[in-house]
Amino acid sequence: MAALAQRLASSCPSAAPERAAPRPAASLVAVRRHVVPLQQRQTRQGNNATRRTICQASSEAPTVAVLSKEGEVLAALARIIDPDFGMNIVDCGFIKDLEIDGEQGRVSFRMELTTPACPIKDDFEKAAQEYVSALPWVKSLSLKMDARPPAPLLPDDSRPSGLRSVTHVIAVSSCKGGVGKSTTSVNLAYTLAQMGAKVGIFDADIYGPSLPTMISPQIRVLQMDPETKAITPVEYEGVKAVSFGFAGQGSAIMRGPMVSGLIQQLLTTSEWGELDYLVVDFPPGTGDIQLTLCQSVAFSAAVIVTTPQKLAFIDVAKGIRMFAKLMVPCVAVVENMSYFDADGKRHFPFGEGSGERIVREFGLPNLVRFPIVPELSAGGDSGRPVVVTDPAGPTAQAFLELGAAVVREVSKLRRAPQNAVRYDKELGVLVVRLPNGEQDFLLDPATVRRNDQSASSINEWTGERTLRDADIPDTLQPVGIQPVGNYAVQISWEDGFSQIAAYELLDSLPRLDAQDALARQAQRLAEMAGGVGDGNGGQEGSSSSAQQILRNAQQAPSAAGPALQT
Ligand SMILES: Nc1ncnc2c1ncn2[C@@H]1O[C@H](COP(=O)(O)OP(=O)(O)OP(=O)(O)O)[C@@H](O)[C@H]1O
Repeated sequence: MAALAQRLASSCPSAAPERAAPRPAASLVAVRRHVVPLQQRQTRQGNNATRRTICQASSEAPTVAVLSKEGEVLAALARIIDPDFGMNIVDCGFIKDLEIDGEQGRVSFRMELTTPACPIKDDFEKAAQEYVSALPWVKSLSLKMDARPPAPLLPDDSRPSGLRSVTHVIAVSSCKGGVGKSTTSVNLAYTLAQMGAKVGIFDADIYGPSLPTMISPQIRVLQMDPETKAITPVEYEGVKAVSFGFAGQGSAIMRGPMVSGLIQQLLTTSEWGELDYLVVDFPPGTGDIQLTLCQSVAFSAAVIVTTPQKLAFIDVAKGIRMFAKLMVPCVAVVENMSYFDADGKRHFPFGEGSGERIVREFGLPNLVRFPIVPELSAGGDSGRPVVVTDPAGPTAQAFLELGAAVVREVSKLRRAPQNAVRYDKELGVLVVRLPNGEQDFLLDPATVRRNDQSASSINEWTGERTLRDADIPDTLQPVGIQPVGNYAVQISWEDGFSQIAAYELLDSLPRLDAQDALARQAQRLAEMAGGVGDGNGGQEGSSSSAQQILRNAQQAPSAAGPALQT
């Protein structure tokens, strides 16, 4: 596990708190109240042999904190940093029920993560054991690792009854058939279960359900309660599963609306019980069935499966746009059947670069490549997923990477900024605050639109830009802005175009400085008044938020980014 943690260097998905977590009874804030000047500390130390000191870093005279035993334990635990959030685990609110018997040297507490599937929970546990046990007065430590899923985003009564105790629903989708979406869904579900989560899998393919051939539950028929009409999922290796293929009728010959209704019924009336993750294997495509699915259930995130060919790229882009419109963030792209190793060499039979292009264009946070491996196929055909039959093998390791990415991103999404980008109408600028940025900066809307990276603006095959600057009026305004996960925003423009703008792209565009913004505002005011600008930049007319930005910008004007298209 430690090796895994090292491999996933920046990953503690599950450990992410859903918001600035409430602090434990005595957190570091309380501890810091004990900071006292060195002189006083020496007196206190003399008076109280059980107290210990730590130095507090400061640019002025050094100060010293005198800690109670509780403070010492918390300070020791605060050395453990959640790598994703750059916050220590005490401030994350993971430490609960801390009890200390100072005389006996006994310490006990729970470490409560937000998902049992945290891929580095063992490392957290080990580090906590080590740091707390290293305190000289500690003779015994009782540490319980625990997980409590965050409260659902939607209230209970707005969620289908069968899904009320499901914390996260994850879509696995592809726009093309046969790219390995079902193989990915099933192995991802079992990987999450192996990581310690309670998992279910829903096969939403009514026309060609594949789950019945991919897993081997003892009871192969779904049971329905005659009174409540609730469906009991089948179960295999601890994972609950529902598929039309377990309804005893094989695949269906039905028209679209019937199919949508049936999928919705199967998904929402199944008694899933308490689950950390429900993996939904979407039917291929971006039609009505997929839309109905997204509208009937609040999906936390989507994983897109593709193959390396360029055509697959075009289809996948369609899928990402569909999910973005439905406000479901795509958190990972799987480039399946990417390569195989033979004769000491790596071969890429379908070419390279499709997955990378998806990541680049949409700013998706994770690209996972799966090789062509006969065991994956054989596992699917035999009803025993390869991650179950060979959990330590290389394929299972690759799935672990995907599982960790999903857990991490889903946890992070709970903290995604809601107003990272907004439009200041008076100034006619986009005001941007990147997730890790400290200060707002300003962008020209037309510049953002002109730098669209999608297939509508760049030739799929040659990579040449087809959108000309002159196509976009300087005065183009956005009419709606929505965050897409924690990596992009979707901007709806007044010309009807919907752009997914990755934060990475926004970060790279040339920024407007205070003078630019004032000049623009003066221009706008002049246009509105039908006259000439007043020459003072029209600052008086700005909204208070805009003025604040201008003040910030004047105090610390941002450096312009690299000259892209302006
Ligand atoms: N990485 C891989 N290596 C070898 N075989 C694979 C790999 N991924 C998938 N396959 C095989 O390719 C075939 C298609 O995979 P799968 O059924 O998962 O695709 P799909 O996208 O779900 O298809 P459909 O849309 O028709 O349901 C299966 O026989 C599967 O075992």
